[in-house]
Amino acid sequence: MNRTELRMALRTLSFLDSQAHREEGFLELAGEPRPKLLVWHPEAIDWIFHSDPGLEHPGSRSLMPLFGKDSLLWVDGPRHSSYRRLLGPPLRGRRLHSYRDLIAHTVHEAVDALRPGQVVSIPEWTRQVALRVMGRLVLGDGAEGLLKQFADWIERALGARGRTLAYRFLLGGLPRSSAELDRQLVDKAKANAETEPRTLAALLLSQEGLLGQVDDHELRDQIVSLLFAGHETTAAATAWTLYWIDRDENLRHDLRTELAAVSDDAPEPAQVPLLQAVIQEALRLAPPVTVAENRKLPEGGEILGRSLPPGSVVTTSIYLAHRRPDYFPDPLRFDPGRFLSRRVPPQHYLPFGGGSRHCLGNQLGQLETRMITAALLRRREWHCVNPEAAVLQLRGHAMAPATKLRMKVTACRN
Ligand code: HEM
Repeated sequence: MNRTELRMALRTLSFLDSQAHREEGFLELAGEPRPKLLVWHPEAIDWIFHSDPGLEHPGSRSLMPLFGKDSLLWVDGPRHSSYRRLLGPPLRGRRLHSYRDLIAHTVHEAVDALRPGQVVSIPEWTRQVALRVMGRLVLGDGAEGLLKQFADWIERALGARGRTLAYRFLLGGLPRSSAELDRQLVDKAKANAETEPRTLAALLLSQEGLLGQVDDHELRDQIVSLLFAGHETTAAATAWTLYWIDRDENLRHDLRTELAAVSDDAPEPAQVPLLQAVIQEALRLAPPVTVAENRKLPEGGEILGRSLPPGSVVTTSIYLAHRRPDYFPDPLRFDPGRFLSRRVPPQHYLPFGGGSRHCLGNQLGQLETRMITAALLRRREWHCVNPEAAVLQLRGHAMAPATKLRMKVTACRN
């Protein structure tokens, strides 16, 4: 690891901020013989997403011990396509609707449990709700104890930046889950394989002619990957959305007016354009995943006039792409108006990545954020007790508000 990579690993956000002014929109993290580039120029991003089917997707060295070598986050080739064909359809459009009652039930339970006077950590609360939703979708009912163990393990690995770095650089890597937790996750998935609506793990077990045999190790890797990718991200997006709504009394009022015209627990984006724009802007300013997966160029290529030899690796910085002042003037200002009456092209705005690895849960994640935010706005009054704690905190490649950011529930609404 060279000096630049080390700075990037140890002081990630301040290092990235120090690069934001570079108009060329890329940075060389490692040179010959295997160049490694961090890119955020829209042309480069466009090239990567269009070339994606021919690129390779090497796994993250730091996250591999957590999610396993067979995780769908980095498996490539026909196996990857099969995973996407199997898991993609239930996570979008009409089939996603079959999960709406389940999500609504979980969200209402969590919101109803918030009592006036109670103070909670916003990111911890949203993580608990999003994990409960993902737990039900992936494993089915009755997995609360397992989800608690899962959350404790992830917290140990990623909850404190200093500890995460110590694991990575001094202790040989992030801590693996215990064999006992792995076994229980797989057993729970099998025990709930026949329940309705069908769990995502049941789909993996059913094979549906796509995957062939999925052994217990591979099943464990997908369960853990889906639980993590599906809850940590959505929780961060929701926490920031709640924070920004708290900052602006007029916005809160306008959102309540918008919601009053809609009876649905799970509003579609077109029914609540302002809420959707607030979520999009929250995802722009604090993308829950700061970098897209690595892309390796098996045959080399040319990016931004630079010729790259075979084996070069490019990583897209979503964080820096979202802060380009030429496309997002005054980029650090929160302004949902940026998304109100225009579509922002994917090479400028990519909270869910793109190309052939585009996030499988992008519709689900946004639906959940809309549902949690709508339920809170309708049923509770709250305010943030320490807005100064709203700083970005890295949890692996994920990014959330600092855990100490708290809200106080002040009243119930009818
Ligand atoms: C606001 C919420 C979310 C954000 C911001 C987000 C962001 C991302 C990003 C940036 C990627 C990498 C894409 C790339 O490399 O081009 C990704 C991949 C992925 N996400 Fe999400 N995600 C969210 C929610 C979810 C949810 C709810 C699920 C649950 C199913 C999920 C499952 C996945 C999976 C399985 C992949 C890997 C796709 C592949 O490699 O083919 N995500 N996500």
